[in-house]
Amino acid sequence: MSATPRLKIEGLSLSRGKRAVVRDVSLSMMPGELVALVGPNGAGKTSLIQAVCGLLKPDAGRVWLEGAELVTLGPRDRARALAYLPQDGTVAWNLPALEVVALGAGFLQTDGARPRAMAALEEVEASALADRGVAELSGGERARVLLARVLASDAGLILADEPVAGLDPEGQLLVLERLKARAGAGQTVVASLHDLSLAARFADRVIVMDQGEVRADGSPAGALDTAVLRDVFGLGGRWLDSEDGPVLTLARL
Ligand SMILES: Nc1ncnc2c1ncn2[C@@H]1O[C@H](COP(=O)(O)OP(=O)(O)OP(=O)(O)O)[C@@H](O)[C@H]1O
Repeated sequence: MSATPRLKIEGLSLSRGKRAVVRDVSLSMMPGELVALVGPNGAGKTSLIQAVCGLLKPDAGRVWLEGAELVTLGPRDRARALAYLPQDGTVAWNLPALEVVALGAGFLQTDGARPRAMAALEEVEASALADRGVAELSGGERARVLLARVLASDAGLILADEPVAGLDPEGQLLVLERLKARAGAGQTVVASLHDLSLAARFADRVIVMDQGEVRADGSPAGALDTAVLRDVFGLGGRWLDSEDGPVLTLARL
């Protein structure tokens, strides 16, 4: 008997205004996968992620979380099933970072929310920020705090929209290492990324979107092949062997 996918999407299409921005996307993701969702600006990555969260209503298609259809789940069940890191890092209130992170755990266990939040801040090496107001943090510091908020939840599915945007190089590697570790521990992580070399290095699986469609889906080297790099991104690419595994180098065509 095959395992239940953590996330299943069937025939999802979505319009924004009059524009079709996601077109007939079908995907299935299993526990333990770190999936990089890549594609040029405007490819539809955020729209797809938001449809999976139930924040955008599709024109057609169905979504299941752990075998339960999304439309049958109320907000609490959705929050238990998935943790969402939005691309836009604004926080409405200037709460201390620890309290913002604790909101991510609060749905599950009010008593344990603060220790869990502290552990999540430590996970992204941001415990020194715990008492600082989030409005007074730098963009990169706030990005770490908001990621910690997602890590404080034990939802089976983490949807992270550009989790490394605005982070310094060490921070980018740290965050991807942590997300990979979460996948290794059984969560399913979907992260939209613009850095194809990082996607190639960390992801178990790469999904390439272009103009609302899935153009490739497979291992990093399989999905980011010469034709996809050229046709979707306008890039030339070479895969080189290194001690850390295959490395992708890129150049404009
Ligand atoms: N609020 C909106 N109203 C109308 N159209 C929108 C809106 N937000 C995005 N779009 C359009 O939807 C399409 C897909 O955008 P989306 O944000 O999903 O792409 P993306 O792949 O996440 O892009 P990026 O890498 O730039 O974040 C684009 O053509 C965009 O112009």
